[in-house]
Amino acid sequence: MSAGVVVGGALLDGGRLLAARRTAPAELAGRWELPGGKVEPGEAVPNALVRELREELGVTVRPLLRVPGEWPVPGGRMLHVWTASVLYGTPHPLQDHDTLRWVTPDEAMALDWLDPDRPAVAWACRQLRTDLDRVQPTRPARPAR
Ligand SMILES: Nc1nc2c([nH]c(=O)n2[C@H]2C[C@H](O)[C@@H](COP(=O)(O)OP(=O)(O)OP(=O)(O)O)O2)c(=O)[nH]1
Repeated sequence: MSAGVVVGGALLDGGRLLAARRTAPAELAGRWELPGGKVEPGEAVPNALVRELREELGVTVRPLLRVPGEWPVPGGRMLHVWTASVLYGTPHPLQDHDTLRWVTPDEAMALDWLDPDRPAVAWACRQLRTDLDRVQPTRPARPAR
């Protein structure tokens, strides 16, 4: 079911997450969120994410994985979050945001996120840390004498 859903995109690239600072409404302005928006009736959630990020950031994204869980947002809708990667373009704050920032997991955890986003951001940061661990070069074994 996608009625009553707001989708947020956890865009991941090179060990970083894209954070977007909202400009409206006044009570949310200045706080950080995952870019996205309301899913239209009958629309699949990943398709809504692709549409919203094209409008808001000017990029084409590939949705990857749904972050487990859903969280209530103002207005009675539920926030769903998908990780995604940028297929085409460079994100710009075209609509709804005054700035974008690619952040490391540590930087992400220090931002003032909208409350419903916090569990999904923490999940995405754990994914990023795990991926980083996987690509860390292992120390070469000391050659035997
Ligand atoms: N886009 C987005 N909205 C979020 C997040 N977290 C959160 O609580 N919200 C809330 C803020 C709003 O109350 C609501 C989504 O509204 P929106 O203004 O982003 O939706 P939209 O782009 O479709 O906007 P509109 O058509 O109503 O102008 O969900 C998030 O990470 N991303």
